[in-house]
This record gives sequence, C-alpha cells and structure tokens, in this order.
Amino acid sequence: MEKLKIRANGALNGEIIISGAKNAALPLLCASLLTRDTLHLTNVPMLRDVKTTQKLLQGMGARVLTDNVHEFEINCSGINNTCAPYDLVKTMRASILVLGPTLTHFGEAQVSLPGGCAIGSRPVDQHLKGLEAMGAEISIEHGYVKARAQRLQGAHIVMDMVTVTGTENLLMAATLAEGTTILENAAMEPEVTDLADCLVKMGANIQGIGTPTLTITGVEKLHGCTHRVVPDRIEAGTFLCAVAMTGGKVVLKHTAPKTMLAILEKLSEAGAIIEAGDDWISIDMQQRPKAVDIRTLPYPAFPTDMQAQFMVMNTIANGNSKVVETIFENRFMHIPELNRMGARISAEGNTAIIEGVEQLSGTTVMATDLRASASLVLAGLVASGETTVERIYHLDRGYENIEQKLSGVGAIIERVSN
Ligand SMILES: CC(=O)N[C@H]1[C@@H](OP(=O)(O)OP(=O)(O)OC[C@H]2O[C@@H](n3ccc(=O)[nH]c3=O)[C@H](O)[C@@H]2O)O[C@H](CO)[C@@H](O)[C@@H]1O
Ligand SMILES: C=C(OP(=O)(O)O)C(=O)O
Repeated sequence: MEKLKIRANGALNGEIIISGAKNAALPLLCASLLTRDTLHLTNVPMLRDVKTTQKLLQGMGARVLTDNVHEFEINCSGINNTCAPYDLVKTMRASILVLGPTLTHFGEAQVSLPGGCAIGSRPVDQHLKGLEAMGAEISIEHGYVKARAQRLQGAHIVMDMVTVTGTENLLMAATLAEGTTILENAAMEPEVTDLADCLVKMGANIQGIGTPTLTITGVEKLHGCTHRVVPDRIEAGTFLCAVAMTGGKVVLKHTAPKTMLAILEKLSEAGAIIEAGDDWISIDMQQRPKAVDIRTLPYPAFPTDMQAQFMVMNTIANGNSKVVETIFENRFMHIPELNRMGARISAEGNTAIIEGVEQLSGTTVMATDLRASASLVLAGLVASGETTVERIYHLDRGYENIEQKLSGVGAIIERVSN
C-alpha cells in the first residue's frame, strides 16, 4: 500500500499548474455516450476516477482512440452493452452519470446502485424521479437501476434539492428527448456549466446555462466536438489553503478564479493577499492565518469539497471558528485524525467548533474520503516531526501528482510503498 510521508519545511514558494477538474471530466466523458461521433476532450486530469470512467465506457463498447496525457478521443458508436457493473460503480459513485446518456441514446440502461459512502448516504432518487417524469420505466432489481424508454419525453422537473450529478444526468438525458424539458432548482456548479457548454457544441439546444433553470429542447442527434475541461477549483483551493498555512508566495497557473470567489474571499478574510487575472491566482501569506467561519452550500456559495481544507487551516489559526456542513451528513471524518495531530476540534451534529492551536504534531493518519485525506496532507506540511498519510488511493481519485506539485514549491513530501 502506498503512503505519503511529509515533513514541514517552512514557507511554500513558486508556481503550480492546476489540472482539469475531476468533477467536469467525469460527466464530459459520459457525454460521449450521446453521439456516434468522436468526442475530443483536452485538459483531462490523469486521475484514478478518470481511468475508472474509461474502463466503464470501454466495458460498454466505447473505443478510446487517443489516450495521451491529458487528452482523450472517445467514440461510442460501437456500444453493445448498456450495463455499469457493481465492481466499477462501487469504486466511483460518479458512475451513475452513464444512466441518463445511455438511456436517452440507446433506450435502456442498467447501473448498479452506488450505495452510501464515507461522507453520507447519497441517494439517487432525484435522478430516478426526473427520468421517470420523462417517461422512463424504472425498476430496482438485484441492486441495479434498470431503466427503459422508447424515447424520453420532455418534462417540467423541479428538483427537491440542488444535486450536481442529478442535474447533469437529467440535462444529458433531455438533450435527445422529444420536446422541451425544464429543469428547476438545477445545480449551477461550474462543472455543470462546463458540461452544458460542451453539449451545446455537440448540437444540443440548452437555454439558461449557469442559472437554476435549464430549458432543454431535445434534438434528433448530437455530433462530436473538441472541448477543454474547466480548471479544477477544488485542487486550486487546496493548494491555496496549503500556502495560507505554511506562509509564502505561490502563483497558480491555468486556473479559473471566477469560479472560486467564495473560496478566495474566505482566504482574504484569513489574512492572505490574493491577486488574480483571467487564468491565474497568486497568494501571498506572511502571517498566521486568522480563523474563519464556514458554512457549506451549493454554488456559488462555499463548496463542501473545500470544507476539510479550511477546517485544517483553522486548526492552526489565530482564534476560534465554526464550520457548518450542510450538504453531506457525515463529512467530518477528518476531525478525529486531526485531533490525533494535536488539533482542538469538537463536533456536534453538522457543526464543528475549532480552537486554533500554535502547532500540530506529526503522526500516522488515514482518512476514508478524498478531501479528508487532502486535509491530512495539509496538516503534515506544518506539523512538527513526520506525518504519514495512509490509504492515499482516496487522494489519487482527485489529485493529479499531488506530491510533485507540492514538492515543486518547496514541500518535503514523498510517496513510499511497502
Ligand atoms: C462527481 C461529482 O461531481 N461529485 C460532486 C457532486 O456529488 P453528487 O452529485 O453526488 O452530490 P449531490 O449534489 O447530488 O448531493 C447534494 C446533496 O443532495 C443529496 N441528494 C442528491 C441526489 C439525490 O438524488 N438525492 C439526494 O438526496 C445528497 O445526498 C447530498 O446530501 O456534488 C457534490 C456537492 O457539491 C460534491 O461534493 C461532489 O464532489
Ligand atoms: C465527494 C467528492 O467526489 P465524489 O462525488 O466523486 O465522491 C469530492 O470530489 O470531494
């Protein structure tokens, strides 16, 4: 099993290139199921979840024509199997994203139910309710969602809560449906917008992109296109938190600052000097961070995927803070591990209270989800002694070359296997 070993090495300085967003790349890859033509994606992050999606699509009959670093050409004209099996779905919940495009293009789909995971129960009822409203016949058999439809019909769907992959699934399904679909209370996350922009390039008719109401008029068929995956705002935010903790001056390149306003505002509140252009962000941190209160909410508010990283920053900040997690019911798995490193965090329900301490101390830690693992890496960058982060396969789902990127700006971090 691979681990990361980390030692504090003072301030971080230099440049980091940000990768394409995991949460955009996964639905974009699944959008290839909507056309017989080739979809050409660039700026695709080299992540475990991307490999899993590739395997999933190949298992259905997709051909990957180019699989260069950061570039995919994928063709789904030979799909001969409409099933997403449990073995792959259990390793990546985003596999549910094949449901909408497969059903609308091929008239049927079977996708293993993803089940709960470390951060919460994460049901997919809104995905299913929306597809049923569009005329799909859906049953749950032997742990699989089985869906059928001659051709989906446009419908007016009001989602009960803001769901990112739910919006993406219904959006993709509606592009080939007969008539007009209105999706209300749609997610406005930049990754949803990126998917919608790509679908429009493929010939889809979508109005209201970037708003909570998406109006999609179905077309007979979609075609191929070339699309660049939007930068990963969560990867960028994670590195900004690292610098806010260690101090120093780092420039992030290939970013999309406009998609990160809530994150950048909180970092400024913590005392960081932030500057940004169209595709770069610089952070200059010359003081101990000030504690900041956080409440996670759907975009454009503060993202749940940055909660653990801000919490770890707060552990060494000046002052006390409150972090409220409103999206997932069990997303505090990092707290016991951070407390083992000397943090003072108490949690009740969805609220954590953090008392800032001067110093954390290194030890062996592990986490059961992606961003919790990231928070432990950040803790290791400032803790005394050595920190060993175990089970880093969680990190590899969402961070491309994290140890190279951090060591490039002066961190002491290495991957070891035993
Ligand atoms: C691959 C991907 O893009 N993952 C992101 C996506 O996950 P994902 O799309 O799975 O998360 P959702 O936006 O769907 O979940 C939001 C909330 O809605 C609930 N819910 C969702 C759907 C449903 O049918 N029923 C239901 O009750 C969930 O349990 C959760 O409490 O958005 C999350 C929230 O920004 C992020 O943390 C994940 O990184
Ligand atoms: C929760 C996350 O991802 P996923 O939805 O893929 O589990 C995440 O990226 O933090």
